[in-house]
This record gives sequence, C-alpha cells and structure tokens, in this order.
Amino acid sequence: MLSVKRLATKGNVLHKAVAQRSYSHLNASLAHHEYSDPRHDKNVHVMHSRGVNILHDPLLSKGTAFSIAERERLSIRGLVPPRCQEMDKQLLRVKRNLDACETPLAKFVFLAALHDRNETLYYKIIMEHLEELAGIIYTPTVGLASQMSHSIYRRSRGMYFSSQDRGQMSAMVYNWPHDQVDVIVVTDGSRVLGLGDLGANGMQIPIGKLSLYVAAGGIRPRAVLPVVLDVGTNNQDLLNDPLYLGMSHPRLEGEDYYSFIDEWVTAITSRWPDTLIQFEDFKYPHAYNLLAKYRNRITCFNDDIQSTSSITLAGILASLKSRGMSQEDLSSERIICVGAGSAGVGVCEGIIDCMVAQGRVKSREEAYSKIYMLDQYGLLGNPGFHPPNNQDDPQSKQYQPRPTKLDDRQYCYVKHDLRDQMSLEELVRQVKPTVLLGLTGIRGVFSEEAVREMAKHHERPVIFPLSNPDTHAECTAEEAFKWTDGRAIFASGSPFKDVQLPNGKIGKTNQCNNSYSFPGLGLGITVSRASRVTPNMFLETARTIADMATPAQLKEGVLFPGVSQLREVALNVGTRVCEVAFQEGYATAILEQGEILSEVVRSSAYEPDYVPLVYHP
Ligand SMILES: NC(=O)c1ccc[n+]([C@@H]2O[C@H](COP(=O)([O-])OP(=O)(O)OC[C@H]3O[C@@H](n4cnc5c(N)ncnc54)[C@H](O)[C@@H]3O)[C@@H](O)[C@H]2O)c1
Ligand SMILES: O=C(O)C[C@H](O)C(=O)O
Ligand SMILES: [Mg+2]
Repeated sequence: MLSVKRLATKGNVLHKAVAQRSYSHLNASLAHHEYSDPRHDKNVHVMHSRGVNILHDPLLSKGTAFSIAERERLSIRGLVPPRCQEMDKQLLRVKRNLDACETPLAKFVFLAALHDRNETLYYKIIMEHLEELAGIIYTPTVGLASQMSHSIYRRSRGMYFSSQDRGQMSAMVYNWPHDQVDVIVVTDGSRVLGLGDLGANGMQIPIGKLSLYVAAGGIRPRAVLPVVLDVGTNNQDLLNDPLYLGMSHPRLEGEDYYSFIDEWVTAITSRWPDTLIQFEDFKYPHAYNLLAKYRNRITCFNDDIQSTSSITLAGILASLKSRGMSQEDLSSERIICVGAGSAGVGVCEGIIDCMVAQGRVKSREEAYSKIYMLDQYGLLGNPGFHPPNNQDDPQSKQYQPRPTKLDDRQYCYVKHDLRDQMSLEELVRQVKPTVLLGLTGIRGVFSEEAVREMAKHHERPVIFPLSNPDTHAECTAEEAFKWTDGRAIFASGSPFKDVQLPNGKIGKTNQCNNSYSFPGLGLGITVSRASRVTPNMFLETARTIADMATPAQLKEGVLFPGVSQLREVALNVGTRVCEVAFQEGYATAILEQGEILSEVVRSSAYEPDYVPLVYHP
C-alpha cells in the first residue's frame, strides 16, 4: 500500500495547496440530476424532476423497489404494483427468468432489456453471477449478438457517428445527456473478434466492454459511453440485408477515413478533455496507425494491441512460475506467435518490453530473436532461403512471395536464418518452442501434429489459443489436453471448461482475455485522472496479474484468479496503474494527506446499490 507521503516523494504533481481539487472529477455535475455525494454515489440522490420519467430512466429506476415514501415524493404512486419488493426479490425473479431462457442469445437479449430498464439491478445480477454471465454479455455470446445485432435490435444505447455526420460531430457530442464521461469504448466494427467486418453491428462490443468496466472496474454506469464510428462496411451480407442499421456504402479508406476519425477525436475531447478512450476492434493497420497518432496527444489506448499484451504477458510470467522457473527467465523462452496482426504484434511487443526491462537480453534485437511469428502464409522468414523455382522441388513450386510487404512492426520478427513461409509444424520441429500463442481468428490453426511435436520436448507445453469467440479458437481445451497427454498449460481467449483427463485428473483451463486488464486500467486512469496511458502501465498490469495466483493454483496450471474475481483483479490493477500514473507524473488528481491509494481506489469503485431518491425543485 502506498500512502500519499511516499507518493509525494516519487511523483511530481502532489501539492497540498491544490488539495481542494482532489477528486473533483468524481464530483461531476449531472445533466438532469444532482447527487449529494457524487464521489461515492451512495447516499441520497437529489433530483430536479420527478414522475414517470424517473421510472423509465434505467440509471435511476428501481422498478418495484421504490419505497412508499419515495413513490409519494417522486409522484409515481400507483404507477408500480403496490407491494414494495427489495432487490433480493427482484434478483430472484431476474434469475428465474434468465434460467428459463433456452439459448445464450436469448439470455443476452433478456439481459440487454434489463440493462435498458434498471441498470442497478443489471449490474447487481452481473456481479453476483460474473463467471456465468460474463460469457453472455461479453465474449463469446457478444460475438453472436454482434452478428445478429440488426435482427435483435430493441433500443439504442451509446452514440453512432456516421459518414453522414461529417462536419456535425462537435455539435452532436452535446446530444449525450451526461457532462461527465470517464470511459469511452469506440469501434469502427472493422474486425469484430475473429468475425470480421460487422459494420455498425459492432456496437455490441463497446457495450459489452463497458459493462465489464462497470461490473469489474467499478466505473459508474452513467460515466461510460459506447460509440460506433460508422464509416460503412465491406460486409456484403449486411449491405444486402434490409434490416441492417448502418450506412449502406463500402468503408471509407485513406484520407477520408483518417480525417473522419480526427473530427471525432476533436469533438469528443472538446467536450470531455480528460475522458479515457479505448480503441476497440479496428482492423490492421488502422489500429496501429490510430494508436501511433493519438497515444501522445490524448488519454487513449488500443485494447487489442495493449491490454491483450498485458494479460498474455501475465499468463506467460505466471506459467514460468508454474513450471518451476522465475519470471526473470522470460528471455529463455522460445515463443511462437501464430498471427501477425494487431493482437499478435501487440502481444509480442509487450513480451519484448518485459524482456528488455528485466535486463537479461543485451538488446531489443536479441529479444526479437526469441519470438517466431507466422501469418496466414507461414513463418516471417527469409525469402532468399528458398531454392530458385524448380519443377522437381515441390516446396519451391509452392512458394509465392506475400502479396503485400511486411511493415516495419512485423519485419522486426523476420528470422533471416529460416525459410520464409515455413509451416507451423515444420517450425515447431526446428525450434521446439516452449510457448505457442494463437492470434489468428482461425479455428484449427494449432494442428494435432504441431501440438504433439511440441509436447515431445517439454513436460509442460504452454498452449494459448487466444482467438475469439470460442468457435474461432486455434484449438479447443479438449484437443490441447488430449494432444499433450494432459500436460498442457492452457489459456484461451474465450472460456473453455476444465477437461476431465483419462488419468482421473482435471486439465485446468484459464481465460486469457483482455477483460482481466482493461477494467483495472480504466479504474486506475479514472481515479488518478492520468493524462496519458503509458507502456509501463501495461507492463505493471501484467506483473500485478501474474502475481495473483497462489503457489497451489500455479502447480495445477491455474494462472489467474477466476472470472468471478475480476473485481478483485481490477482493484489490484487499478491501484498499481494509479501508482504508475503518479510516479510518471501523468496523474492530475490530488490525494488528501494520509489517503492510502488502494483504499481510495476501492472506495471509488461503483457498487450497484439502490440509493434513496429525493425531489428538490
Ligand atoms: N484473448 C484476447 O484477449 C484477444 C485480444 C485481442 C484479439 N484477440 C483475437 O485475436 C484474433 C486476431 O485479432 P487481430 O486484431 O490481431 O486480427 P488481425 O486481422 O489484425 O490479424 C490476424 C492475423 O492472423 C493471420 N492469419 C490469418 N489466418 C491465418 C492462418 N491460417 N495461419 C496463420 N496466421 C493466420 C493474418 O495473416 C493476420 O496476421 C481475433 O480472433 C481476436 O478475437 C483475442
Ligand atoms: O473482446 C474480446 O473478448 C477480446 C478481444 O478484445 C477481441 O477482440 O477478441
Ligand atoms: Mg477486441
């Protein structure tokens, strides 16, 4: 635990004289309603309006839980059934209805409707059943919901900025009813999970991510904003579908695209200068170009590149301990990463940052030599190693250079001593990797041959098929354990059940998804009001999560706390990110003398409890 005193010696922004500004950002004035204790959002809510609007406002409604006194003072007496039911009864009803839904998609639709009626109750049920419901409101069901979004559409949530809004965005941002927005998750829907271009249907992804920001990260529901940038879609099925709700033209590209994004960033930051923007599910290379353009100008990060990198690094660091080594042994790993897009390159950059920070490699170049990267054509290797095209050599006949050149970020991983486009199977034979990462979006890329070969050389092969949703994972948990005789250390992007092994033991699965990192990052950034999101924050996030599993869990191949403990993970990560923000001088919030950071973070986190509502004209 870090107290203010210690922070003051490390950071450069703490000053008692400006302590009155402390946490003023949490003391937000709200468009229509004022709260007497906005920092905690917990005491009494004072409102200037009353009547049926309160009942129909999901941020305020309590449904049947309004007390008689409240019904009287809010002028809603008679508008709800006579018996007041506390939240425990409401939860019972919600859970029964939820359990009666026959498919995950039906559960998704049911929960979305609850979200739109009563956010407090929505978050209560999500938090009480996080393990079960994260898989509904988030990955993997959110993938199917995104594909079906135009069919299951009921009510709008968040904001859409489309190609027809150019020139209007600075005015449009004022249509959002809340003056305080702490976190925005924005997508252009161009690469939704491993499902490709889903255009405006991508909205379900920011909504799902922000639900976790609230449930796990403790961000207040009224302070989150999901956004779709509808720059068109190249998904012909959607364009042909009469129910599709997005713009009916191909995607903007080039200067048109980048100037569109620029207008949006300017509009958003002019109304909410200190909001955190999470770029989500942008296709390669836009994802990288946007990050490079904005990371040093505004408070933003790319989830697929950076928070994926944190959690994957955490998984590898924890796996080192689970294999009886220390985290400092990272640079002795031989890692194969299949997938050279946003996530693949992002994850590997994070691993390299950590190797360099640990100081066991002489240079960044040496760190690159530890990681072998493949794209859809095979290894990023040396084209010169192919024999000249020769009719008698089948390998030579097959070789075609890639249609597009590797960019600088990918080129760093080229292995000049190995043949370009070598298959995964052949590479595993040559390199005998300790870790296999999958970030391709393609089911089956981890073949039985490759995994069995890897398992020949290592007692505990580390197999991470990280692509989402589950139907797009590079291999299943069942396959990984079968092909390694139950010895794999397994982590996947989407949840897989533990596997019953033939020897009676259980093959433990882990979910390695950026949902372990972004909620805590968002909490840390919000509490510290950091003006930038820095590489160190991601590195420290990884280290924090890597240290959470107990020795007994590690021994069994459990790398992270379970999904039901995401709030605990986020509080730890949030505290560490706050510390880094203060240490690096990016924090703009002020701590009162004597405040303990971990306690400030914990007490700032939203809890879904009903608060008495008071009408005051
Ligand atoms: N677990 C997580 O938290 C997490 C986070 C981010 C992304 N992902 C997943 O990673 C996947 C990729 O995301 P992205 O943003 O990097 O996408 P991307 O389109 O930028 O990259 C995909 C990469 O996979 C390569 N590829 C395609 N087919 C291949 C094949 N058959 N063999 C080898 N390589 C192949 C492509 O060449 C490309 O380099 C998605 O499924 C996404 O859901 C998971
Ligand atoms: O959304 C997820 O589940 C993780 C990640 O952001 C992805 O794009 O797959
Ligand atoms: Mg994503």
